[in-house]
Amino acid sequence: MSPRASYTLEPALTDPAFIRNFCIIAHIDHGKSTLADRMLSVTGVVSDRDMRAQYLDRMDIERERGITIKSQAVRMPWALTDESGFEQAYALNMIDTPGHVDFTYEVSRSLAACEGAILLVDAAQGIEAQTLANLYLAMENDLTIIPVLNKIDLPAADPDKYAEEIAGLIGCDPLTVLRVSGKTGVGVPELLDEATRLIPAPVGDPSAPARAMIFDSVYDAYRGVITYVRMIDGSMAPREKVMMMSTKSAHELLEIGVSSPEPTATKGLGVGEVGYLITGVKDVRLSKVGDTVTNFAKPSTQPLKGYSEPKPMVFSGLYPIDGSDYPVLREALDKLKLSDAALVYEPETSVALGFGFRCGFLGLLHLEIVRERLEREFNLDMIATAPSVIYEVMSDDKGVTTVTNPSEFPVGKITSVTEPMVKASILTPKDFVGTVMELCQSRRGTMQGMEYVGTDRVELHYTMPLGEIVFDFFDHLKSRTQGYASLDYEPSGNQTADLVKVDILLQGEAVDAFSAIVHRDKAYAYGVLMTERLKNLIPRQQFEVPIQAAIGARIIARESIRALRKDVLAKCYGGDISRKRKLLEKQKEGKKRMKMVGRVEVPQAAFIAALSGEVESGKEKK
Ligand SMILES: Nc1nc2c(ncn2[C@@H]2O[C@H](COP(=O)(O)OP(=O)(O)OP(=O)(O)O)[C@@H](O)[C@H]2O)c(=O)[nH]1
Repeated sequence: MSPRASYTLEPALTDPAFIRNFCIIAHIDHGKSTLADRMLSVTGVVSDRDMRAQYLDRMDIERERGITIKSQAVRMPWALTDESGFEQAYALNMIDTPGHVDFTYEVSRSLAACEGAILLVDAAQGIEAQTLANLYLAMENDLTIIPVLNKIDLPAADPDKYAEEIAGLIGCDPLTVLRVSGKTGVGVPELLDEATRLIPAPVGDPSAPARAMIFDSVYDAYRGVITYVRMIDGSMAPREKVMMMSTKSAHELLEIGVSSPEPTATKGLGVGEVGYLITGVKDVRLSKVGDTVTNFAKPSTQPLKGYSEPKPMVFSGLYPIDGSDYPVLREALDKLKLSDAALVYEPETSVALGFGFRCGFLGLLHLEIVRERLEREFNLDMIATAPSVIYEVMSDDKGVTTVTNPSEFPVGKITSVTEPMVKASILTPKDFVGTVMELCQSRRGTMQGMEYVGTDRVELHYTMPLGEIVFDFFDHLKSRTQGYASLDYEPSGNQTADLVKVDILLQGEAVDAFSAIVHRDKAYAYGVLMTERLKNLIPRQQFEVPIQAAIGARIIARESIRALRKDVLAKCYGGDISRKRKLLEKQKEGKKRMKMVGRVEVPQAAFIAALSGEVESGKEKK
C-alpha cells in the first residue's frame, strides 16, 4: 500500500498541538503487531521493500513465537485534511505493547506515556480477559479509548455482534466502533484519521525545567543503554547534562532522537514528544524505568509519579548441565539483566545439581523466554527446577522465613505457611462455565462472582493461590474450553494454607531438586506421580533402589527399581582387547552424563524429564 502522507515531517520539536501519543491494547494474538506493521507502511516510515512481518518485534524469540515482549515506540507522520481542504501535518507516536499477562507491567508503563489507546478486538473472537484488563488500565490512566475491531477479512468475523459487545462494555454507539484488517490494510487510514481527531494533544509547560519520564530502558551492545522517554515539560538537547531524579546521577546526553522506526538523532525533544536518550551509561539499572530525567543545571524539584517496580512472582533454579559452564551462566545472566530489569537471580547450590542460580521471574512465560535466550544466545544447556512461588513460613524457632526454594523450607515445628494469592478473571463461553468452575475449585479457587459479557459469554471472578495457576492451569483451561476461555490475573496479597514440603528420596537420600511445597491434600498425588516418573526414568542399577516420597519422616509413596548388573562386555567374547577397551571407554563417557545421588547414578536426562513432566504415564494424562 502506498503511503498517504505526502510531506516530510520535521524530525522533532513539533508543536505539541500536532502531536498524538497512543498505544494499542489488545488481548494476545488479536493482531497488535500486524496492525502496527500496517501503520508503518501506511504512514510511509517503512517502505514496502524494507517491510518485514512484526517489524517492531526485534528479538528473534519475539518473531518466532509471534509475541511481543518489549514495548516499542515509533514516530510516524500523518496528514489530516479539514473541511476547508487544508492539510495539517501531525506526528503520531505509537507505542506497541505486549499482550501476555506476564508482561502487564510493560503495558502499564506504556499507557502512562500516552493520551489515547486503540482498543483492538479480534472480530472473530470478541472481548477476551486481557482486553478487559488492559481496558481497565487505560481507563485508570484517563486515556481516550478508540474501539476497533480487527481481522474483518476473516470469514468467521462477526463485526456486528462484537461491535455491540464492545459498545456495551465501554458505553458507546456500536456504529462508532471502527472496523479494520491489519492484514489487508482495510480501514487503517481511517483509523489513523480518527485517532488524530479524537486523541487529545499532550499538554505540558515548554518553559518549565525539563521533565521526562522513562518508560523503557534497553541495553544495546554497541551504544550502551538506550533510554526511551516521554517529555512532559520543557525540552532537552544534545550535549546537555541531565540528571536522573531518583539516583541524582548526572550524565551528558551524547545523543537524543526519535525512532521512526530506525533511531534518528534530532536537535532535541520538546513537550509531549516521545524519543530516546543515549548517555553512555552501561547498566540499565542506572536508567530506571519510571524515573524522571531532568536538566542538571536547571533541575525540576518535582519528580513525576513513577511506576511500581515489577516484582518476581515465580522462582526456579537454573543449573548448567555441564558444571564447567557455571561462569558462562553467571556472565550470561549479568548480560540479560542489563536489558531485563525484571529478572533477579542469586547463586545457589543443589546437592543433586551442583552450582547454579535461583532466578525470579514475572511468570512462566518470562521463565521460558529467559531460559530460551540463555540457551540460544549463550549456547548453554540447562536444567530448570520446578517453578515455585514465594512462601512465608512461620516456625517456632526461626520466626518468619521467606521461601522461594522448597529445599529452604524450615524443619521443626511450623506454625503457619502463607502463599501468594491472585484475583483471577476468566472469560468463557457460557456453555463451559461448569467445567471452568470445576477446574477452579480443584485448584483451590474461591468464587467471587460472575457476570455476563454480551449475551453468550461469562466473566468469572476467583481468588486462587498463584502456585496453582503458574504451572499448567492455563493449558487445562484451554483444553476444557476448546481453546475459548481466556485468563487474566493480578496479585491479591497472601493467605495461610495447609502447605507441606514433600521430599523425594533415592535410597533414603533426599534429592533436593525434586522437593516441592504442595497443599496437604495434594501431597500424596505428587508423591505417587514423582516416584512413578522416576521409576521409569532411572536405569536399573547393580542394587535395588527404593524411591520414596516423604513429608518430614513420614513416607507417603514408594516405588523401587530392581537390581541389575549391566555387563557391557558380555557380547564381546574372543580376544579383541581394543574392542573391549572401546566399549569400556564408551561406558565411562556415558557415566559422565550421570549425576551421583548417594550411590545411585541418575542420568541428566532423567532430571530434565522428571522436572519438565515429559514422561508418558497414565496418571498424568488427565
Ligand atoms: N486474517 C487476519 N489475520 C490477522 C490480522 N491481523 C493479525 N492477524 C493474524 O493474527 C495472528 C496474531 O497477530 P499478531 O499481530 O502477532 O498479534 P499480537 O496481538 O501482536 O500478539 P502479541 O504481540 O503476542 O500480543 C497472526 O497470525 C496474524 O497473522 C488480520 O487483520 N486478518
